[in-house]
Amino acid sequence: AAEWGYSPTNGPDVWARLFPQAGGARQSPVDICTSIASSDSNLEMKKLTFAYESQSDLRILNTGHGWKVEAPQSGSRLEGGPLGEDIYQLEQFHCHWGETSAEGSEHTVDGRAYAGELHLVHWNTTKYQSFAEAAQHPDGLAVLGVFFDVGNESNDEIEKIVSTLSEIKFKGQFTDIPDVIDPTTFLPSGLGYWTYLGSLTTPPCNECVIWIVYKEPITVTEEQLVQFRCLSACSGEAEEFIVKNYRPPQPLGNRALRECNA
Ligand SMILES: NS(=O)(=O)c1cc(F)cc(F)c1
Ligand SMILES: [Zn+2]
Repeated sequence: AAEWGYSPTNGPDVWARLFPQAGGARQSPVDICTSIASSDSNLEMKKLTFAYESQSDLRILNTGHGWKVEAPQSGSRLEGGPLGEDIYQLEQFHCHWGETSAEGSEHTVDGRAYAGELHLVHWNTTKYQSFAEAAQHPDGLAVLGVFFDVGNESNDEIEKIVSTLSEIKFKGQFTDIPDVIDPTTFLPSGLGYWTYLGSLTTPPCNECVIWIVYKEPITVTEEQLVQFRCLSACSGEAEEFIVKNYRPPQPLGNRALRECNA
């Protein structure tokens, strides 16, 4: 079967042919139109709280569509805010980027794209027994999105990822990150966010995600993004660099877009 990707022949515009959910009514990402975001008071009451462990020797792999750090953290908890009474547990994190830093994020804000976007993926352990099961339900996953801005300071936590990329140049390769990773350090200092009901942004595009997108970006350097773009989408000698792996915004339709200025 033809492998999905981000080129004209296998990219977002044709995903729905192979993955019907990609044509659904609660797809992600979306353009966050700040003027229609409603500040929902009960989001303020139920503060979004997160607790992560620091972990070393996390496995990072080249998925062919980017890098992914497997971080199943039974000790982690994400709860409150738009998540009702359920507790969500960290499963993995990865990111999306573009050919230049003028693009790369999946969500956009009033039409503006950032240079990239980090996704911290969690699943609902209150209701479901596994990540795979949770991904079949409308409240199964919670993904924290963090925008990347390009600046002069390199991001030390991202540098721990970048330093392993030469070992996973090709699709299917994986290695352990020797450094201790604390997912909390990926989050911006300002904890205001937008939230809405959406989907996985890559096939099969399951409509199972409660999205929480932080308003404040974190800073990475151009050099760090250049390193992301050196990953190869192929497993063999042929070099097809993963220079872009973001889906463009999808229609919000009649979904509510709420904001919380934590
Ligand atoms: N990009 S995303 O965060 O929506 C995502 C998360 C996931 F766990 C699996 C996917 F296929 C896609
Ligand atoms: Zn993602």
